[in-house]
Amino acid sequence: MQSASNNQNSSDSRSFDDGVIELPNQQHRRSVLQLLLWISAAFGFFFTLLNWQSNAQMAIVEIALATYSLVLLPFARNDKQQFKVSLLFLVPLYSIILYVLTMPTSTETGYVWILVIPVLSHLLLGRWFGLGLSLIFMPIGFVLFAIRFHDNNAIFNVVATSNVILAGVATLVFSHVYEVSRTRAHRKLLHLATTDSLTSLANRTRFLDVFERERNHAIRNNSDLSLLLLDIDHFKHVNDNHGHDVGDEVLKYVSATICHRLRKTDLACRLGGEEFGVLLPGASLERAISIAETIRKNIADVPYTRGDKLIALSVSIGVSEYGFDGRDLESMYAIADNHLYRAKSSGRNRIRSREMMRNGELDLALAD
Ligand SMILES: Nc1nc2c(ncn2[C@@H]2O[C@H](COP(=O)(O)OP(=O)(O)OP(=O)(O)O)[C@@H](O)[C@H]2O)c(=O)[nH]1
Repeated sequence: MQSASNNQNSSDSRSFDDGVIELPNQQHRRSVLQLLLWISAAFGFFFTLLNWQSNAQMAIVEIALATYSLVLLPFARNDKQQFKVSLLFLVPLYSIILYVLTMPTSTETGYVWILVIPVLSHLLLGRWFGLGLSLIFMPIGFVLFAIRFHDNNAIFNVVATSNVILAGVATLVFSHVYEVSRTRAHRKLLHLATTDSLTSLANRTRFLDVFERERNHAIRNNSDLSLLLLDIDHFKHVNDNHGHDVGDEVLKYVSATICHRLRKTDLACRLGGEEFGVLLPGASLERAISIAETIRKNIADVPYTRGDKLIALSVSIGVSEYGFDGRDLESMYAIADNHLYRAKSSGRNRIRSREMMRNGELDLALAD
């Protein structure tokens, strides 16, 4: 027999693959990348015109950068390629900035472009890769600046050099700190928006997102996908007899017990009140029924305990399978809900599915 208290917190530590959480972050960076490519193309063509007469070498570099930015633009629309395209954009851009600094016609104002390196790197590559790329290109920029102007006392003196280095370090530190706090705040916000605050399970919004992703995966790989719909039996009595606070604790306990048996790729969600959904990627109907039976048995076998108080619990479960029972969440939910209703009306503490109806309304609970 499992200990009830052992299970109480396990739902908190469970984490589903964060692909869904990461997506908005990638979308944000993709938008920044697209904007930068447009700006780079526009500025490139503008400076080409400006330098055409006076500095043909510079004009060629600028028109090449502008054209290259336009070539990258279609690839930047793909979220999955965002990191690769960012690197393909930033490395040549920084190399050009450094090359321009070494030109005999360059002035000390060209240095300000080195300050752009940490900002762009962090915006497009995130905190660690952004920091890494900045730490490669910024020191090279400082060295080239020193080589270029070392014999010019008006520019290369202690005050001016300290300003150059301090401004560079400050921009690097602020870009990094900003990106770290932005990423943390973004993750926290997404977590709050996609998690049920009482049970720490996924909420309905996240469930919909993950279902779409798993459905696409099932179609691509011709794999199974099943859905469990669980509802605590006579939960109103728990609230009425023991109070709403105990009711909340029972909800947490049931959540933890549901998660106890699941794999990392399965997703449990609180759909509302005392109703839960469990998405089982890769699970056939047979396997889903077996998982549902384990959950049902665990909850029925181990009453919720609080001090000397014992509260016997049970759940009814409806099961549906992708393909046979529908090809979208709405249909799968409707079928599972129908089975759940039948499980309730035929006595509760049992599982219902298409398979069981075919086998003459076999009832797993009765087989106990
Ligand atoms: N403690 C607590 N109770 C909740 C919460 N959300 C919904 N409930 C209660 O859950 C109960 C659901 O009651 P019913 O829909 O009648 O269902 P039931 O008593 O479980 O009966 P069956 O589902 O028919 O077995 C209601 O009393 C709600 O107030 C919550 O977040 N916390």
